[in-house]
Amino acid sequence: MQPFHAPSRSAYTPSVQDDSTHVEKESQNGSEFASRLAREAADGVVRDYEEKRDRLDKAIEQSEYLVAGLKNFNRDQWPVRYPSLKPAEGSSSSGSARPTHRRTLTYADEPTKSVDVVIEHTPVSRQAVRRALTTVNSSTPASPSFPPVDASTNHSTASDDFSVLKLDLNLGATRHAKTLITHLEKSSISSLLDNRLSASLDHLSLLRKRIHDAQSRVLVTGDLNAGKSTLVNALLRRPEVMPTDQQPLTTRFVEVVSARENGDVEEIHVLDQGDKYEPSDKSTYTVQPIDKLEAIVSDEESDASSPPLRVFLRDHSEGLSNPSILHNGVVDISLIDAPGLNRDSIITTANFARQEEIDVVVFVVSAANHFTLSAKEFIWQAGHEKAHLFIVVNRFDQIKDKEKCRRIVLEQIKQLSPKTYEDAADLVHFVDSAKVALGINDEDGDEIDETFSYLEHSLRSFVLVNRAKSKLGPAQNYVTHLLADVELLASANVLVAKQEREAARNELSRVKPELETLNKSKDGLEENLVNEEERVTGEAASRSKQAIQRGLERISRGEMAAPAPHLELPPYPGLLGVWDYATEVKRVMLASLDFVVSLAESDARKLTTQGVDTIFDIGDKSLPLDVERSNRVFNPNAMFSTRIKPSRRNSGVAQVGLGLAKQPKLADVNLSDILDIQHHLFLARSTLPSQTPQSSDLVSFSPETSLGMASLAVGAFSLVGNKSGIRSLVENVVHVSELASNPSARKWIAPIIGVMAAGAVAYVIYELPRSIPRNVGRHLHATLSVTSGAEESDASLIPLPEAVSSRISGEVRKVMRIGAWDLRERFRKAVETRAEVVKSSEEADRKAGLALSQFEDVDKRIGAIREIMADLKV
Ligand SMILES: Nc1nc2c(ncn2[C@@H]2O[C@H](COP(=O)(O)OP(=O)(O)OP(=O)(O)O)[C@@H](O)[C@H]2O)c(=O)[nH]1
Repeated sequence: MQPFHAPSRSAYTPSVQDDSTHVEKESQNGSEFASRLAREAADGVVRDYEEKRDRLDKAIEQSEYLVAGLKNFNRDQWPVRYPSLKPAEGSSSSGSARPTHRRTLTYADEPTKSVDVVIEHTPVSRQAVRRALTTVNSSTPASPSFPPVDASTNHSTASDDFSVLKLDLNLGATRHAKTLITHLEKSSISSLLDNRLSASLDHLSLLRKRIHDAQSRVLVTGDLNAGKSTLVNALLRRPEVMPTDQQPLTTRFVEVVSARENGDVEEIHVLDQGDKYEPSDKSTYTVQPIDKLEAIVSDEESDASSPPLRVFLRDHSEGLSNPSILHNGVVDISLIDAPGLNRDSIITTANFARQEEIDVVVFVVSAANHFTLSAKEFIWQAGHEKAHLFIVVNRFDQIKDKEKCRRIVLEQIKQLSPKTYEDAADLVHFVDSAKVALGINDEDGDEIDETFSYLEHSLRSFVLVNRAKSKLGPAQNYVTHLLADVELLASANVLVAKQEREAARNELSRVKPELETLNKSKDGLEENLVNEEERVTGEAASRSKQAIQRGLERISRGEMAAPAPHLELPPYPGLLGVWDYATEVKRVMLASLDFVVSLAESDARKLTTQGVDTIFDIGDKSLPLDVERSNRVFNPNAMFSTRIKPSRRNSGVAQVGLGLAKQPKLADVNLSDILDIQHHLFLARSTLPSQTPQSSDLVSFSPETSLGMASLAVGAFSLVGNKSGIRSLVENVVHVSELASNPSARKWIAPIIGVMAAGAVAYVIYELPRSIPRNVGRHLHATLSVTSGAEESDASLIPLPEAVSSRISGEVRKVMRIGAWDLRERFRKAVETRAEVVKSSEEADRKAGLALSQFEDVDKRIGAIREIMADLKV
């Protein structure tokens, strides 16, 4: 078809021949056969329409399920990523005229990360093109060898973009919105998408309503002052209805409807709220007389966002050979006069908002101005839904070079709306509406200008006969674009899901074995740590106990517990200083014992150091390489350094065996430290043969008897020589006492005994420097073998070796436990982190799998919907 040819009555489509006008004409000729044929043909058109409508209805219903499913999935399971495709570098450079299939894919929430993909455009029906993305792998040849895009399938990069699900569908702010979006988070993008999907669902439900709606709504829109109101008047055959002026006038939408819908009463309904209008409910609108229309539409207070007006008009064209388009007798048509587009951006937006309820867009353009920027924007956007527009180039009478004007305007239409251009002969009209509108009431008013008459005929055909195209077409177009968008979303998200699944699985194959190994080695580690703690603590306990015991034994022999630097037994000061001597001996002995304790502590430090090193070794072997090792440095000198004051809780255990020399109770000297009579008697008696069972009772023995005195001396003697010597001496004494009963011996025994006693005393005095340390040591040994020597506390009842060993081993255990605790914590954290990684990776794997099957399902559903719409030649 030529883009433009001289007007002819063949009208918009061949099926127009079957329309009511034709039927009417044939009936008038009285040809019943022709009439029947025409009726059958009309029925065919209706059947065809209904069949297509039902298929489309099903496709819309399925699309609603598809979008709702995607919306829920996006909200509950997987934040759907929003892709953006750009020509890959080098694939569509300025040098190369045609772009290749290679693109750079980025996601709105992560604009800096990109991946090279190949986009496949496969035509699946007359309108629909399947878009599928695959990632470029290393084996993919370089871009220049990619097949160039077939221009006939319109594979420009524009087709890579979203149309109905575009998140930045904000006219005039496109670029700004894009930069804004790049700064949004994944969740924000997903919620923007959620809004878009909700809007799409609303739109789909409106589309469904519309395809079942018997009324066809025609929106007359275009630039300011282009002559929209004049055209509406001309079409209505009512020059006075819509106010016209040289200056911008119409401020709000005016829908002109047949008065038959209002009980044949002409009036205006001023709607309170556009979406709440209910003709039977008078509270939703205010009634105004028709002659108030000019005042209302030109009211400066109102604007395009004000609720629309509904104007009910009676048919004034009865009897005219060209009846008004409103009264065609088949389908109810309403005309909507819109405010000029380029008044402000609100109007453009408002015009778009009305898109979903209108069936046909009549775009009025002033022949003098051609298409302005706002007109281009509108047509471009409207094209997403309405591939065909009805374009009226008005004020053509004022153009001198009409051919040039036609050429320029058609060229612009070719760019803006290719489908309209294809049918330009029927869809693009160059007219003078004013002449028609003004000439209505003239004498020959029913004789409409032929060009305008052709416009009307085409418009009527476009609306009525091509109802499928005007009513179903936008719905089909919308669904087609929606499917393409959902497909692009799904395709891009499949790539994301695959990537995420791969990443999750890689992570799992790395971390899961690590976790298993850690879990397996957990018991072994625990055992090693406990064993090491027990070993070191036990060894420290037994070694310290032995050391103290050895020290005490030495002390009991009158020696120092251990040779200690700067410590030695004092020199004997003489008989008069025995008391001080005993005190000093005791102090030195206790200090040497303190020294032994400190040696035991040092030994425990060494043992602990080895133990801590072993724990570090165990840690090194059992912790994974990436786990940070303990940065604790063990300082053995810090052990035993805090001398905690005894509290009720530790009952002095912490201080056991410390500072023995400073314990007044221990340091005090008493007489028995100097002369241990009881000890010597005990020794003496233990050497005598037992007289009676009680003879060993030290308490009942009285030292005041003479025998007792003798025994004292013998006891003193017994301090020297060996046991057999003592025994013979004692036997001698017994022998002497036996002599006493002999009268001949009695006269010389007394002096002998006197000499012996004096000798014994002299001997005892002589032996004091050696016997005092022994006495002191023996007493200390005896005391510290049953008590720890600590201040009054529970611990004081424990023998010193046990008490010291328990204190030292307690401290060692504490240190070992800290080291083991640190390792256990690191181990636990290592297990925990890995378990978390495993859990989150498994979850990511599950979600990615879910996403993959969801998007696979989306793909299948898209295929099924396309199948329903296949060959739906609307
Ligand atoms: N010569 C000539 N004048 C026209 C034609 N169409 C409209 N006019 C005049 O242009 C002026 C504006 O026409 P309107 O119909 O008010 O234009 P509009 O597009 O409805 O204006 P707004 O609603 O304000 O945007 C009026 O004075 C009309 O008489 C035409 O085809 N030829």
